[in-house]
Amino acid sequence: MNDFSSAAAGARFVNIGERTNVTGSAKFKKLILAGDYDAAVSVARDQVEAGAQVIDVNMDEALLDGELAMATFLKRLAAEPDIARVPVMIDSSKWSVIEAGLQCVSGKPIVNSISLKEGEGLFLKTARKVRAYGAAVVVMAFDETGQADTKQRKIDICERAYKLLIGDGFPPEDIIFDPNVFAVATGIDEHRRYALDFIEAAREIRARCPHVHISGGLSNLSFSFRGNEPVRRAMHSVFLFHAIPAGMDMAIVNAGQLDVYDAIDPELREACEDVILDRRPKAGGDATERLIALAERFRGTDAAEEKKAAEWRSLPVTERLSYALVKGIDEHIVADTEEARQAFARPIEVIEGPLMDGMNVVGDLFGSGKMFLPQVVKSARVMKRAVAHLIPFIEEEKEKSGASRGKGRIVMATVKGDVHDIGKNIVGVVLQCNGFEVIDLGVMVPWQKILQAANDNNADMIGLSGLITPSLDEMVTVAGEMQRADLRLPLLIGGATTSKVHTALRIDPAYEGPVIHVLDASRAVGVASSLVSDTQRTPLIDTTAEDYEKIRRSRERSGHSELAALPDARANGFAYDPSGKAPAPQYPGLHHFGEWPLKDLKASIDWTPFFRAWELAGTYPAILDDPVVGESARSLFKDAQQMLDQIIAERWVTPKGTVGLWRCRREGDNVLILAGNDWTRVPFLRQQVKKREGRPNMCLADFIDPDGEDWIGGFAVGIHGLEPHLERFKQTVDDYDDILLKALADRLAESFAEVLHAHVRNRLWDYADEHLSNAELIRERYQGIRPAPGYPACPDHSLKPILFDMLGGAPGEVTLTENFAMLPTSAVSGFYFAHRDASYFGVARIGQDQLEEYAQRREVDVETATRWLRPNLD
Ligand SMILES: C[S@@+](CC[C@H](N)C(=O)[O-])C[C@H]1O[C@@H](n2cnc3c(N)ncnc32)[C@H](O)[C@@H]1O
Repeated sequence: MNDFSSAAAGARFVNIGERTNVTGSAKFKKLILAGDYDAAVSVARDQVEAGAQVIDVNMDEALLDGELAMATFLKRLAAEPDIARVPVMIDSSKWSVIEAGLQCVSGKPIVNSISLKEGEGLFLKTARKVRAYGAAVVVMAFDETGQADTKQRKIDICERAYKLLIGDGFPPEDIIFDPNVFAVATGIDEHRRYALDFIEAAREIRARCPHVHISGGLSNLSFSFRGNEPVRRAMHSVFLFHAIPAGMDMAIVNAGQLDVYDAIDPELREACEDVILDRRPKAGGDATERLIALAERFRGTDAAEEKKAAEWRSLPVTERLSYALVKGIDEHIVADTEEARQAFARPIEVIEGPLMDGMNVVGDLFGSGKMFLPQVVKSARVMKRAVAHLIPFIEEEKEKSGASRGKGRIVMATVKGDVHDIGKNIVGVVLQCNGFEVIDLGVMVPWQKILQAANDNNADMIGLSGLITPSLDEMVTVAGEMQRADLRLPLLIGGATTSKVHTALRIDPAYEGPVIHVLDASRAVGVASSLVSDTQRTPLIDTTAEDYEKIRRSRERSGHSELAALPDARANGFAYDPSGKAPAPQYPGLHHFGEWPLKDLKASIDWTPFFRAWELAGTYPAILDDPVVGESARSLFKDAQQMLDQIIAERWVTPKGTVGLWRCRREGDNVLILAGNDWTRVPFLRQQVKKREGRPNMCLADFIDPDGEDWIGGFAVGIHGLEPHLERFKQTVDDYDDILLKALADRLAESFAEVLHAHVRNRLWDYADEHLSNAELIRERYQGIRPAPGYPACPDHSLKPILFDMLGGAPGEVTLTENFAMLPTSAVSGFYFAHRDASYFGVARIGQDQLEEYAQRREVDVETATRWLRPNLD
């Protein structure tokens, strides 16, 4: 997803790697001047692995041919899939260098920067060029009279630039203002308010200029403390701690160089805060002197690891309960709860007193970004166990606490045809921790059951979740049915393929009640709490409705990129190169694997997506040392290793898979496949968005020989046997282990797909002679691809039944739901293409001509094809 919009939409805060900048990094400059692009690329990789979500590239050096260096470096980055997935910020003071860069990147880049320095005419002219490339832009707070150094100038210049850009049709969400971070603690009195001015201006700019982003380079801030890394890190963290809530949502910063706010030595933290917030002006403005004096003590000494003695067992019982909840320790929880029950007059008081107090601490820490999901789920497990112990006593008193509706009652479901529930379960747990009553209807829930449950339980809101694209349509159906039933309760939308834009364009118009897209679990609590609050409900509903209306209007206004007519797109197809063709397979036909050895799958697990499932941002293994989420990631990883070892040793699950290798022929954009005795037609889709000169309109069929016989493959794998274990976790009220097992099963399925693909390349088809390291295997550094139905190169999920039939029906014992989700949930399927040039791409938007032709090729009516291809249609 080398796309700025997705990076910005997916995160509350985006950090921009700064080391690939010749003006800021002596090391990088030396490498580029020496032409050592291999080493320069690894600087970029280190940034990505350290958690950078965008990388800033700058080649402004007098001794360099800037255009050539920018183009060469960006092309090298584009060839590295692990780096190319993050967007690039093309940074130069020269437009020619920026343009050279824009011509080498795919996805949506960011131009850094433009400003009003040379007047409005040039400003708008450059902005139009940026827009023509579909890029986002950094606008520096700089005008004809110079750089903005006061709060008011920052605000005025940004607002002026905003009005000019918006008036000219520039999308506001593609504008990133940089209101200039200047050095503080310089000893010069006029500099004292610099950081505070930035923070206050950010807040005002966000209010006056809807939808923009705010960024800034942090290294300037701490310039006075060059050479004193601990103090610089602390200053940056403290600054972000205050600037992010004010609206700063991006920063150029060395991601590996931030400290956790709470872990900074309190004295140092306070001194940094005094400087940044200019908090001691009355005392003669002595904040700087105090920080300088203190700084010497920290020079060279990294903030000491906080080691709190584990003497909590000797605390009074109420504090022990609270401690156990916050730390997620469930070892003594039943004994402690029992001790508390005996100490209190009534059992319900234990819940309402110490247990709720502890959960409130958890909720606050999570809400303020100081605690992360895995810990919250662990805390919830402790809470649930304590409550489970108390319930019989409460019932004895005939005061069913289960009937309490808490803060509010929410009915949640994964929609019909979809089986994925990790995200939904996490949201459910987090809401429960925050005092909501959650009625979870599980997966594959038809709209009738959802409406019924909402009605029966007098729910305050409904939450829908889904992972695959057909679920988006299902959500529109639920919204439509809620409308028909005249309901008005809020509808919350979440899950991996859902988006604010889809919610605004398709779901919101189907239902007159409030519809709110909830980006991730960390936002769910805020949204749900506002919806049950007397004062916050209406503002939230109104601003969301306005926001969605704006999205709809801007969609109407903004023209889509132009589409080529289908014959023209075909004429511009990817040129097949016969020299890259793979030989015929050694072992054609079907191959079934009834129980692939589990221990083979452990080493090739790709752990990064595992952390993502728990909403921990970063790349494995760097994430384990991440200054913000590292501690949480390490603890989660330890638990995961333990469970994985047990899964393998006790054979909890069984990986089953099927591979097919078949003769095929190309027929336009179809591939005719001889599976068994019958020829099956598999139609693929072709890109139709008009391309720049020299770029083809791709279709998977382009990787098949147009002039003779060729070969293609298919596969499906599934991880079976989770049910008894999930049932066990249900009995022991263990959401944490439930989610952990499901997330691990997903990892095993992906790893199995990888290992099986290697077996195909090196044994069954035998076109490769590979010696790849595990890391290279995970990065898919081999010849051939395995595109999966529902993914960008073949977005139609309904190809799965065709693929599964060719594989003999229920390959790897995997079956399909009516909306083509695979069962068991941890399953992977796809086609194998072996040509040397085969690569992944996205079909993106297609035209009516291709839709109608595709319907004919699939022998279905256009309405059905429209339903299948909805995400690719206007
Ligand atoms: C989703 S990741 C899964 C592998 C990752 N290592 C993991 O463990 O989660 C990569 C897979 O997604 C599929 N994929 C990625 N991009 C695709 C595209 N543009 N079109 C079709 N399939 C794609 C391919 O099956 C590819 O092997």
